[in-house]
Amino acid sequence: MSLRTRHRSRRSLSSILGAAFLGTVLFGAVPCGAATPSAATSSEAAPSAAASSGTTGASRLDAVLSAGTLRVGTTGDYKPFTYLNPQTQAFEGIDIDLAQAMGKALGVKVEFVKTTWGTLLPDLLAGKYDIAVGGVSVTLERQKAALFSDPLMRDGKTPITLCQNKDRFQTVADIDKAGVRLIVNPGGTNEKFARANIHAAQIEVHPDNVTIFDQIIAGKADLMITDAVETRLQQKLHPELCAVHPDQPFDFSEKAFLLPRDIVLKLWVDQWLHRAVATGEYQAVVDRWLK
Ligand SMILES: O=C(O)C(=O)Cc1ccccc1
Repeated sequence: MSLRTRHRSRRSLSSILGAAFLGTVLFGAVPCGAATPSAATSSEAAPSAAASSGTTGASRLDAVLSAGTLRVGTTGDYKPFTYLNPQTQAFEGIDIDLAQAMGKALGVKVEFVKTTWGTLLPDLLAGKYDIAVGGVSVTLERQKAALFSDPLMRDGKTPITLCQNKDRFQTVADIDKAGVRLIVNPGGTNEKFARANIHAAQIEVHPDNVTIFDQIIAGKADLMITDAVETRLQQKLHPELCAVHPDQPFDFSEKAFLLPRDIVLKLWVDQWLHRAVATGEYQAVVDRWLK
């Protein structure tokens, strides 16, 4: 099946993809019993997670608690999830606030460790951090070596281009023509999508996902194909740019936190997420960055 056909057949999914953050779609109604805000202490979370996994050995969760620090890997180049503010040198965004809230629930400090899309998984496997956050997509390559939390949102790839070119780049077939210049940030799912689907058009790699949109405005590239959530935000930040069809993306993917293969840590993170959804904490963070 061609991407074009798949795109058409996914129309019924578009209403879901429009606002597919966790809680609104993925979990639907979370059992009310989970909403006991004052019960989120580390002293009770760790043993219950260990018991339900059947694990008796040490977990990364124990290491985080005894170190008093949760080390969080993030790229800092992907609004609205993770952004390294050059003025303050502080990370900000949805996933940054969620990581801070996890640290608070565990009673530990949060230390952010900068990484890149290409080194996100190797740095996790090398033990440079305990969790990676910031709009991370669930992929088989990552699942082969690591674990993911429950999904945070659904999304998919869609073009963003100068508004005057919007009609030119509706389908992958429209884009994949000699002379078209597609720009991608390296090492993540955008480059992977481009290499798998674009053969006749030119693929230009731009190392910085923050300044990549200025390249399109400056006429150095014709378009980017990226996550619909990013196109929705970037068209607001750059009025010259238009997301092509963010409600009907070319493919389907999920965002989640990336974790080492440590089931106790994963269970704690998932239970914390369910609680954050049930209490409204999760939605409050999303609204802070997207409203
Ligand atoms: O590799 C991933 O998980 C990504 O989602 C990469 C990415 C980075 C920046 C914008 C869109 C996707």
